[in-house]
Amino acid sequence: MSKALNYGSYLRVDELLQLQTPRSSGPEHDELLFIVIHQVYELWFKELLHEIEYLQRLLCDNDAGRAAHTTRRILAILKTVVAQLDVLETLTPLEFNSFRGFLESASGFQSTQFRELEFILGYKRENVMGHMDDVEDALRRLRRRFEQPTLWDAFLRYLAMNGYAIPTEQLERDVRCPVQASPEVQAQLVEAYRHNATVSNVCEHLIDIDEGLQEWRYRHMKMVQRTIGIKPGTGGSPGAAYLGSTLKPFFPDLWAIRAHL
Ligand code: HEM
Ligand SMILES: N[C@@H](CC(=O)c1ccccc1NC=O)C(=O)O
Repeated sequence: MSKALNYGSYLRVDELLQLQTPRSSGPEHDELLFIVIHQVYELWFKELLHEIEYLQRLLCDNDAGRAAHTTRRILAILKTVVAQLDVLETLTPLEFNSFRGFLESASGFQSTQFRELEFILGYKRENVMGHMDDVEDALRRLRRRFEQPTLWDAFLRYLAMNGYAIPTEQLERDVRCPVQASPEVQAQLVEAYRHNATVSNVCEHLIDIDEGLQEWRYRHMKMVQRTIGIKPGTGGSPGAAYLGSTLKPFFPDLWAIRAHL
């Protein structure tokens, strides 16, 4: 007879705790922290993708109420993933150096789920798939995400459903292209901010999400500056200088209209 379900069997804790495999000799004390925090990030990335997909469906269903609730959860997770960088910042440069050599060319460049997050939010770049020497399944998942509509596409559909004159070329855009600023969309957003509290509230939620991801990028960059200074990255980038170049909005129209309100 099968055993009764318990905490360990429901959460498969034994398997989970076998997944931290330091590579340094010894192993170095601080490598476990480095592994644990990355694995925690990948679990949060999985949950963020799950909630953003749901938010896409809610916008396409014109369900602003549930969209607000789901956004609150997404924002709480983003605050958590930003805050947990404080834990990593307890890793001093010398402690990181004690095992950095064992990382070889492994890098966050190869985080499939982070690229999925960029894609679902509209920052699509086909070249990032070149960094992936992941297992076939991850690449298949990433290519599928590249071909799918983004959260911004769902938001444009939501605006159109609420009577805003979103240009057809925007509603029928090639979703494999990165989200671009649109003066026509901006004009409709200004109208929404001035006359429709429900729609402008959805806009504010999207800009909160955009800001939360940019906040993570900024904190990650500062942590990198603290930990490796101006050293180049294991993934082949110039390091912190490259990370500074990624501090860009996902939804440019929502930021541009501030000048017109
Ligand atoms: C000591 C800690 C860390 C250092 C020194 C560090 C350093 C770097 C560097 C230098 C890059 C640029 C690519 C490269 O040349 O490797 C990078 C990219 C990246 N890192 Fe980290 N990182 C650290 C921790 C983390 C953590 C905890 C995460 C969480 C998942 C993370 C996720 C990423 C991602 C997603 C990228 C790609 C960013 C982009 O292309 O916009 N990193 N990291
Ligand atoms: N790119 C980092 C190495 C690093 O942090 C890392 C290595 C393996 C897996 C994830 C990592 N996090 C971010 O790049 C570095 O240049 O030190």
